[in-house]
Amino acid sequence: MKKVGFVGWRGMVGSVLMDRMREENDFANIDPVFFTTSQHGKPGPIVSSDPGKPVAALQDAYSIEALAAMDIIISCQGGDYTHKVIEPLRESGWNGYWVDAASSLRMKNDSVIVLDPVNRPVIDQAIDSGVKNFIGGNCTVSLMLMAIGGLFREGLVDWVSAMTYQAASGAGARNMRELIAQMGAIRDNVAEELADPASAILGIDRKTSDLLRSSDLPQSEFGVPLAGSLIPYIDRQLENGQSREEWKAQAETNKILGLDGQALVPVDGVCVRIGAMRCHSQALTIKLNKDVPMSDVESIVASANDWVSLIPNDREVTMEKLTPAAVTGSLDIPVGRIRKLNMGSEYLSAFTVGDQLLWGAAEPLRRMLAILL
Ligand SMILES: NC(=O)C1=CN([C@@H]2O[C@H](COP(=O)(O)OP(=O)(O)OC[C@H]3O[C@@H](n4cnc5c(N)ncnc54)[C@H](OP(=O)(O)O)[C@@H]3O)[C@@H](O)[C@H]2O)C=CC1
Ligand SMILES: N[C@@H](CC(=O)OP(=O)(O)O)C(=O)O
Repeated sequence: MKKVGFVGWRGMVGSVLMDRMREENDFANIDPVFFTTSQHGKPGPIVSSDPGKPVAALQDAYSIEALAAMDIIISCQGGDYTHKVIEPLRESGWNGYWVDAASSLRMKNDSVIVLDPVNRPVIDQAIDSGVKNFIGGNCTVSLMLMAIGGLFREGLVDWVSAMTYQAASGAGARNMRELIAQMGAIRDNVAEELADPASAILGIDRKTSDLLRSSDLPQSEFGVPLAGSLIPYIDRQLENGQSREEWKAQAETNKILGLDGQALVPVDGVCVRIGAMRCHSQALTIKLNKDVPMSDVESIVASANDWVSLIPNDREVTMEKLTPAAVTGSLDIPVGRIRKLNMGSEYLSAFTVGDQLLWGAAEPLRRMLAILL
């Protein structure tokens, strides 16, 4: 059995990966070794109900020697960790597979971004040609491609504009807690008025606005209110006016699709953080290169993979099925609000929602491991 090292397994993305691997009984096919940057020597996690599968104590995630004993390493520990260990590990002569959730190696020439329902041929070709670094994509990009990958596969896309509504989880576990703390503080601030149906709504609004603008609202993680507001900037500022999250859309989409070196498909938009917990949503404007009948568009989108589903452009069904509340915790990728826009018969709208910790982070890594075994 292959020795598979896990780093970052107890973090948020790592925990989702562990849950999925337990659910699919993936640990039965590997010899897992668990690493940590802070808890070495402590007992490893329970990986299955099978008592015959003991897990050794946690190993030091900075020990190049211990890492080099692995056939495959999966890291959900973050970019700083990757930067620290990957070079010394490769320089030590280690020739194993490195599978990573962090963005650090994504755009390197010797790495492939993995999203196998969309780019399995790119992955297979990379394995055949000796590539050893397989990196999960940015959550927004992966979710967009899971949703409309069929249109790309058919070569129908001239360009895409993605306007995003990204959940707090993308910023980390502490940010998710802060979002709930902000919601609670906002509610508590007007509890008395809410209990009195006769109280004036403008009074409630004023007290709420005052709190949002005051330092009493917990905001050490986001720096500003998210609950009752939104943040139209994600990740670092770049000199060209894009945020780094916006920059990733085109760079990663084209790399995932293996279009580097060919005419790039432009992908751009505005990335916005909203008060959802762990589902990213995106409003897409898609410019097709020809007028495709709606029935064909719908069947191309719906048949692209086993997880995408078409939501009819109907108010009731949309409200029920095309929301973060409906999708959270599942692998479903619903796509709805599909219609031709007033701009012309080649312009499509679509709205999609996906769990950014599952298809956006952990699931592509879990599936990459299965491909490598
Ligand atoms: N959040 C996201 O949406 C996405 C994140 N990623 C990538 O994954 C990386 C990890 O992200 P994320 O999972 O959010 O990071 P977390 O902050 O949840 O976990 C990272 C590490 O922190 C350490 N840690 C310290 N205290 C605790 C604690 N109380 N509970 C759990 N872990 C603790 C653990 O390492 P140790 O055991 O060594 O102490 C853990 O592996 C990111 O840096 C990013 O590169 C990729 C896609 C999406
Ligand atoms: N930037 C994403 C989360 C993330 O970790 O992205 P990346 O894996 O590209 O660094 C968000 O904030 O929603």
